[in-house]
Amino acid sequence: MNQKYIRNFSIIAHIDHGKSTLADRLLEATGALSDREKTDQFLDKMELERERGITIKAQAVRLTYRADDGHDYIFNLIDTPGHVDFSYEVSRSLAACEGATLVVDASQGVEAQTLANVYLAIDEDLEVFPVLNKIDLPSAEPERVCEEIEDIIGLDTSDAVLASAKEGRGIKEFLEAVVAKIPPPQGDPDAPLKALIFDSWYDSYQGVVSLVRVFDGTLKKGDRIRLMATGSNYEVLKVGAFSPFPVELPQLAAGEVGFVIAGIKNIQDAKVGDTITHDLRRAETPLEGFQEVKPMVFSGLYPIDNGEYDLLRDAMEKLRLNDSSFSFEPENSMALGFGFRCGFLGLLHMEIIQERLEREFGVDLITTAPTVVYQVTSTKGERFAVESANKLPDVQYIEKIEEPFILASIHVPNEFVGAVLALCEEKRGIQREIKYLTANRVMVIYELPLNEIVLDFFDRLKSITRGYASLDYEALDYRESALVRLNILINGEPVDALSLIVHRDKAQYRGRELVARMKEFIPRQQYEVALQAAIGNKVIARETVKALRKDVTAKCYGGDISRKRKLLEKQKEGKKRMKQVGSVELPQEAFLAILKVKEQK
Ligand SMILES: Nc1nc2c(ncn2[C@@H]2O[C@H](COP(=O)(O)OP(=O)(O)OP(=O)(O)O)[C@@H](O)[C@H]2O)c(=O)[nH]1
Repeated sequence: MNQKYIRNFSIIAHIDHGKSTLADRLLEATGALSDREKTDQFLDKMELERERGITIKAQAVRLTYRADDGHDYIFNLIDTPGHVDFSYEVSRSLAACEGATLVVDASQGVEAQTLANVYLAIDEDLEVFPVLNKIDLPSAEPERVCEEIEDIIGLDTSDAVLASAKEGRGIKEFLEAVVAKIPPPQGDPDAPLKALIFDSWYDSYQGVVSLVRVFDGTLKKGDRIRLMATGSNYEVLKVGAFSPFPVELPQLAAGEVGFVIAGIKNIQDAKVGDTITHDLRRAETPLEGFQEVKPMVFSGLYPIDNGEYDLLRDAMEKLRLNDSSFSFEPENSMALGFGFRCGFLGLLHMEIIQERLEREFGVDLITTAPTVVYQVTSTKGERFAVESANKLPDVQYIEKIEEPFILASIHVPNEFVGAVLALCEEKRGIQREIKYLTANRVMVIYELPLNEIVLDFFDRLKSITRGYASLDYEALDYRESALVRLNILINGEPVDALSLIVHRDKAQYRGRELVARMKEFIPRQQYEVALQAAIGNKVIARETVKALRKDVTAKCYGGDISRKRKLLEKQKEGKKRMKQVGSVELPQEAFLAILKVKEQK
């Protein structure tokens, strides 16, 4: 394949601006999909993805397009996930491309979430060109939106493509713009092999399937390959491309994008960002940008019904096959029984896994408040990691506790800078830099404790900037902090699954607010329930859930049988996310109440 006729690109768009519709049109226009297959949005497979509007797995589709110049071009359209938790995966997918198109809804304009990915693309030196979609809408304002794109991002919009994915307008112009604006790949097909893995998943028939972009060299069936980060060796069983259904190809040469199957059993061995080379003729250095992804956020997942423990474990094993950034190990809690301590990339990743466990595998769960990994040094001088508040030793055995810090880059329009600074300060941030990028665009850089980010930083940032801020972060280091364990007691008994690690200066306030919040979530019981927050043995806050005055349900029983059944069914529904802890039934909300605690003003 002559590289001159290859274009590797990705579509960057805010949720709902029409990326999937547009991608479908491209598939149609290039004859990749038959009428029967058109019915479903092909690029957006998982039901969950559609509902949440998030593309979780990057995918690559190969299209053939006969351009106006009479040549047949191969387009590799690479799909990227769109959330800060997955920014490493996004950066690797973008690294596989020479260009990207930024799709903006002409009736909405540039939106925050899009920006993080556009900046990633610009950082990867991609050629980015704008497409205004939904120009069929009466409320479309292409001129205003073009101005916005120029002001905020600094992209030239003089020949932006105007499209309506819905009506199929502008598709031809889009395809021609890809040919004209996105540079062809370069690379030497005879040099030692360097192929970038930008996505991997587990297929029960084929084992691990990896999507790769070949930068140098040529990859063929039967080749003995070496994964440079792990040092493992495999024989290539198949190479091919999705167009959009899988097609086997004789080879993938420099500049091409496709899949590799090499009998890899474990996706840990085909990490995103790793470089594939030949075992005998090795590349000297791997491609840049590989990172070991580590879970940043941990939380306990417990089945509501203890009988579902095995079901939950099996479900988690299945999910882990396909998601190397999700980890779990058994844990048990006095309050919740047997469950698992799970590690996630971030809060969104956590929510996605929870939802999949409940929806696809039918396990009802209780989730405990998310926490980060602390490094604790004991008075005996041992240093160890703690990712759960109830594993924190008692104060007298602790020499020091260190917590992870991140470097956060927040892009925000001018008018919100004050509010963002105030938020970062409140979250114990240390200001690094404020950069004025364009007339209306500012980048605020802060060092922040990750522990403050996992609680509610992102939601707060969105609400104070009306959704206009974008957040991107990377891990920095560990720093000593004055951290304490906040225990929650119910009727005098500490409930391990509710304890938290918080900063000493915030402990008082958080304790008070937390029990006040929990009180709202705990239904009244037959007797009084005391909720207390304590640091060590010192109680710092107390609330009481009053007893029910009389048994209001009693009179319903014994009556008409269908009414009784209905009532029982209702109860069952209501109970779904409740867990008996000692003598009290706690709803899921009580375990996550900390996420709802308002900040001290
Ligand atoms: N009027 C109009 N509606 C459009 C157009 N393109 C897409 N839509 C509609 O906009 C909505 C979102 O489109 P999608 O293609 O699902 O958007 P997306 O960006 O892929 O969204 P996610 O998959 O959720 O990230 C759908 O209801 C589409 O029918 C267009 O050109 N004009």
